[in-house]
Amino acid sequence: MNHLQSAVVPQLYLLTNDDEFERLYQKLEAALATGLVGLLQVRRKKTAALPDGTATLLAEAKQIVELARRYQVPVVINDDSALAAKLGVGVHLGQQDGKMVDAKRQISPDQIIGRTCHGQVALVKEAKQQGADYAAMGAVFASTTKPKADTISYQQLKEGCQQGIDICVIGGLSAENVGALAGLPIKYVAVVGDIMDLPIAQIAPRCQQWQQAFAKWHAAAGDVKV
Ligand SMILES: Cc1ncc(COP(=O)(O)OP(=O)(O)O)c(N)n1
Ligand SMILES: Cc1nc(C(=O)O)sc1CCOP(=O)(O)O
Ligand SMILES: [Mg+2]
Repeated sequence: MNHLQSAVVPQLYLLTNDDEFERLYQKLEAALATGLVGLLQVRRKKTAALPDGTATLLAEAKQIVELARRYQVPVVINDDSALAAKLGVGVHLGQQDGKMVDAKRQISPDQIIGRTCHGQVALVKEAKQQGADYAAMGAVFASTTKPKADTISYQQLKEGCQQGIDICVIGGLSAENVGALAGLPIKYVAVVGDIMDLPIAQIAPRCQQWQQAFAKWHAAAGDVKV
């Protein structure tokens, strides 16, 4: 592109953590009620791994989808296209989570499909070609939620942002460190720990702090050539 970006301000993309469900629900309600969450992902790795994981995850996800609908926030299910199709919502697929073509067949065309691309621009290009709505790049910083995730470089991210597909960043992001990406044309900033690992009373104020961090994006946009 090689021109100055000015219009793109990211949306907050909140992912669930593995909290006990009742507590998680209260945290999600606190976050969604702020009106500052643009997209919500159901990522319940511990629930999914239970012996009755499929049924429990379905019951949890149903409640989360209903809650999010009340706040008109779109939902994405991690890993599981069949569950997403059953609930009429979107899906996020890692490289090991099945083919995009199969997900595209299952998921309603008005729902979001995201694809993990790590730091690999070739995977970003592939995600675009296969019809993903966004390509997720990360980990941007070391993540306590996913300590084994490799970190990517700023250059990889910058190149990813030039591929003509919405970019989502993920991994180790906080309302304080996200400023390092300010000005890049990023569609979604995905967050787990920096919000979800806080006590319930701190969730809404933390969402506000994220909003303040995003408000600086415009000012920084003139500094970044992509
Ligand atoms: C928005 C977003 N980006 C990346 C991931 C990671 O997906 P994946 O690589 O499949 O790893 P798990 O989340 O399944 O552990 C994601 N879930 N969401
Ligand atoms: C689920 C996930 N995927 C990652 C990747 O790099 O693909 S990093 C990550 C965890 C994100 O949690 P936190 O915001 O707490 O770091
Ligand atoms: Mg996955």
